[in-house]
Amino acid sequence: MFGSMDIGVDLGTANILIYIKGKGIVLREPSVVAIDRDSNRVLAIGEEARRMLGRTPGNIIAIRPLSEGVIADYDTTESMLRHFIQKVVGKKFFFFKPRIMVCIPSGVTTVEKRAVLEAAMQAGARKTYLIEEPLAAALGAGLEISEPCGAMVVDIGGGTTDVAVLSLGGIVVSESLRLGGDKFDEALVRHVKKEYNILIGERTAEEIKMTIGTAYPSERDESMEIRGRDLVSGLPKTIRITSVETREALSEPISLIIECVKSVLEKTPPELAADIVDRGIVMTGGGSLIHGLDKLINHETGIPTYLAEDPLSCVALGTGKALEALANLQDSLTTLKKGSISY
Ligand SMILES: Nc1ncnc2c1ncn2[C@@H]1O[C@H](COP(=O)(O)OP(=O)(O)OP(=O)(O)O)[C@@H](O)[C@H]1O
Repeated sequence: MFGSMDIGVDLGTANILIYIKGKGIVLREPSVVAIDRDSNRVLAIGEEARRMLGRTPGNIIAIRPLSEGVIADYDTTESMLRHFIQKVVGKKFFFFKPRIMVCIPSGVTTVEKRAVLEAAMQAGARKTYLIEEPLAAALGAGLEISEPCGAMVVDIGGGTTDVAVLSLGGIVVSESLRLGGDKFDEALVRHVKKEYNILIGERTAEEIKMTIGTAYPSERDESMEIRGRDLVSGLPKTIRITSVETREALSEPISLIIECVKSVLEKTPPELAADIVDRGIVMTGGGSLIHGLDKLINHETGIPTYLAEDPLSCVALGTGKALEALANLQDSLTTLKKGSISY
């Protein structure tokens, strides 16, 4: 139809990405909103609000409306979603209402799903669909999932981890943890506090993780200087932290992810398990970028493990691919209930 527009949204705990059919990923911003507590007014959304995290005066709060994969603050989630959709669609939006495919964190309840659907409709969607995170991640990673052949995806986001085996376009076995890259940061904050009596902020912890962090023994041997507040003197202090320390600090959340992968493999029907041994495990999501995790999963399971080409973009690209599949399957999809997608 003339002027019709298809939009895919990865509504993530850490980041929100928007994909427009024919243009690719057009928006990539942190899922953070800054609010004036006195007037309840939204002051900033996205990157600008992220810079305020941990640095706001008393009356301003910078929040992540989706935390640990659930919608912690519905109104703010809705404002954020509407703001970004309108930002990418611009004025055309008033004339051509888009179809929107939203990927939501897997821990979201039915009530929250409805809330997201309504938020997208409020934002001006003509029709809204929800897609499950492992399915979008697998599509975006380019995995062939429409064949009767098993594929395994491990998607580690900011707040959630999804491990799933897919075949014939659907999820055969899956498990989800309310744990992701953010828990790695928290583990690093705890480690520095316990070992050095120094308090560091979550942005410093994230920097440590990305710069020198590792999940695999003796794979990385680097160090970096970090600053925090000495809990004894109350004064700022600089210390040096090493990769070896990060591995120890991260061992708890990482081992929970490994257990989850093993548990899904145990529940996988044998024929599909054999396919996975041949095709390997594919990792998506920003959390999977932690150094050495692919090697560790390979070591623990004996199955070759790969990082997808652009792990941070897989889910958003997957929503786009799902929209393209919608176009091809228009007739059969008219029978689908609004707000659901199945293959
Ligand atoms: N190079 C890197 N090394 C380690 N971690 C990284 C790297 N880059 C990003 N991350 C982490 O990836 C996480 C964000 O990933 P992503 O954007 O895929 O999450 P999300 O989709 O918003 O979350 P969810 O899937 O839980 O809703 C953050 O915890 C971030 O710190």
